[in-house]
Amino acid sequence: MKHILEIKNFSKRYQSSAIENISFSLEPGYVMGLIGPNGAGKTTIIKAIMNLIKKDDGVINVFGLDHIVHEQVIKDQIGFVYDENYFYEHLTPKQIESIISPFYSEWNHQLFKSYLERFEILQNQKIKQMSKGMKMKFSIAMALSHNAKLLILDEPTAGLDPIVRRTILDILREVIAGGDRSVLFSTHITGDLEQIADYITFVHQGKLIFSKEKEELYDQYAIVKGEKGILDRDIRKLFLSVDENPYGFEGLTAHIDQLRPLLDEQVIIERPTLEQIMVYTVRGKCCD
Ligand SMILES: Nc1ncnc2c1ncn2[C@@H]1O[C@H](COP(=O)(O)OP(=O)(O)OP(=O)(O)O)[C@@H](O)[C@H]1O
Repeated sequence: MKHILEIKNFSKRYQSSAIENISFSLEPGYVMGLIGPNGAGKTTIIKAIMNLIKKDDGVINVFGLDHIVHEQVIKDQIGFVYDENYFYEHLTPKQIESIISPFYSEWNHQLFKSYLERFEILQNQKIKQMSKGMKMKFSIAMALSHNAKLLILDEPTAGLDPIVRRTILDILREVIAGGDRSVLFSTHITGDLEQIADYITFVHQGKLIFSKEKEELYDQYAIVKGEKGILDRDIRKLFLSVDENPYGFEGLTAHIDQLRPLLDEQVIIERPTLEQIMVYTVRGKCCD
């Protein structure tokens, strides 16, 4: 199996918006970050993979199998973490384990217990008595305890403190270290992805902007800072968007090789962060 996940020309149309023609794939042993501003379509893509909503077009294969025809086999090997707690609030981890574990062919009680211990979650504490971070860690423990080959996490670190976030990222690193498992990780917190993602898929207004290796993005894009005087019309065209202030400008370009010879030596060229790539690209699209 080459791809753990393969999405080809996926489309979902709602009454007043649409997610159109999304294609990307994920190989074993990697973390894919799914980024985009609010309403971009990230959750819709994840729900479609999980067959929680009906797609209008396209092909979605998980472990090389159609996600609807082979839904049961596939879900047995997916660990799914949704951005909101979807377990019964009045139950305890122990009770939830006894209800959910029979649905998985490879449920590992010892592993589940060891995650709870590592996350400092009590087996007999009701979910409703847990903090947001504890609920998220509990969801992750559930997702990791049945030998899932694909972990799908929708905003797993949103609203969590840096210590909990770091624990979650460390665990995800352990998950992929074996080389046969992969993670699809949707988030606004692009700093987390700087740390662990190998690939980035960027959606905006229901469209795919790119799906690329993270390192390739750092080669392709650059942040340029300098004095406003050098920004003539031709130079502006080579930026995705530019931020100007009384002292100068900062812009994102995907054409640094063309720009370099045109620019004064006064400019500073820096490697962009994922957040800068996202923000400047979205701004550029809004103001075309
Ligand atoms: N059930 C629905 N009915 C109608 N429109 C919907 C429905 N679910 C999502 N949408 C629309 O689809 C678009 C994409 O929404 P989606 O929740 O997938 O975005 P998102 O990238 O996950 O956003 P966020 O980061 O805010 O969670 C939005 O315009 C949203 O309003």
